[in-house]
Amino acid sequence: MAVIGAAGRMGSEVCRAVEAAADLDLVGRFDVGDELGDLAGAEVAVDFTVPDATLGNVLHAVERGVHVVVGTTGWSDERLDTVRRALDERPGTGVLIAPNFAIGAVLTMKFAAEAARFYESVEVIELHHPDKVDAPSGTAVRTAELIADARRDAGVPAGPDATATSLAGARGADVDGVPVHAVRLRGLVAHEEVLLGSVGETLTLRHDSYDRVSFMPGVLIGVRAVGERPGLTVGLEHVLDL
Ligand SMILES: NC(=O)C1=CN([C@@H]2O[C@H](COP(=O)(O)OP(=O)(O)OC[C@H]3O[C@@H](n4cnc5c(N)ncnc54)[C@H](O)[C@@H]3O)[C@@H](O)[C@H]2O)C=CC1
Ligand SMILES: O=C(O)C1=N[C@H](C(=O)O)C[C@H](O)C1
Repeated sequence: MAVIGAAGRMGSEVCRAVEAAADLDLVGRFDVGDELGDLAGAEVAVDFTVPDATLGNVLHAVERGVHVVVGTTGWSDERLDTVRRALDERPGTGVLIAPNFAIGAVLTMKFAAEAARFYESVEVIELHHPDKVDAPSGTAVRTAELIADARRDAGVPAGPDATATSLAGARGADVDGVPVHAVRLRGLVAHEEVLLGSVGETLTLRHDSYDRVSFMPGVLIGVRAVGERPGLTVGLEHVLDL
């Protein structure tokens, strides 16, 4: 196993988790400025870096037949297609990209998509530490996309909203028709709320990661599974058979 972004908040936690796992060997730690080379001979690389670097790192690994587990956010359809094309040239290689490896966050996305068609209104609030460089979070974007897909499939119209005047940003970002609000606050780690409402009732789904160890069981599940899943998998839910 090799970790790219090994000096970062997530990368260092992944190094600790791999070192504590009896069935995994940490053979390489890479961070900004390091030559990836043959990734120290690793069979699997884990990438927790930055949106601008992750595609290049994934392509570097795939071209060498190294499986990759990616937690870095900022993936567009176009970038995912670039990975698919690279994998076509390396049919035995697997890449798993997941916006969130915390089991509860994966379940929250699933539950939100289940509930979305039953409510008139739905909005997403994500809350993170203030050192996070992207907003809204990859998890919130994915949650909103899954909600929007479910509502489209069920023919649910856009949520009611009489706002006629507002300050820029007051109603959040529009992700596929779902308002997404981002909070940055010292003391937080990674949190998400999905608010669903109809006349006379609301349903709130909330997930809290209080510590980055919360992502490690999911990362290790991904590391152990990725070699058996050639091609591109987007979302840990597929590995968990959800
Ligand atoms: N999927 C998930 O479960 C989670 C995803 N994330 C995402 O993971 C990413 C990293 O988050 P953090 O660890 O908090 O950030 P961080 O800023 O603490 O760590 C990023 C690390 O990547 C390094 N880096 C930057 N460019 C690089 C390059 N070209 N090659 C190698 N290393 C490079 C930096 O020097 C730094 O050490 C973010 O996109 C974040 O949103 C964070 C937590 C959970
Ligand atoms: O940067 C973070 O911290 C996190 N990033 C991911 C995201 O953008 O969804 C996952 C989690 O929310 C923590």
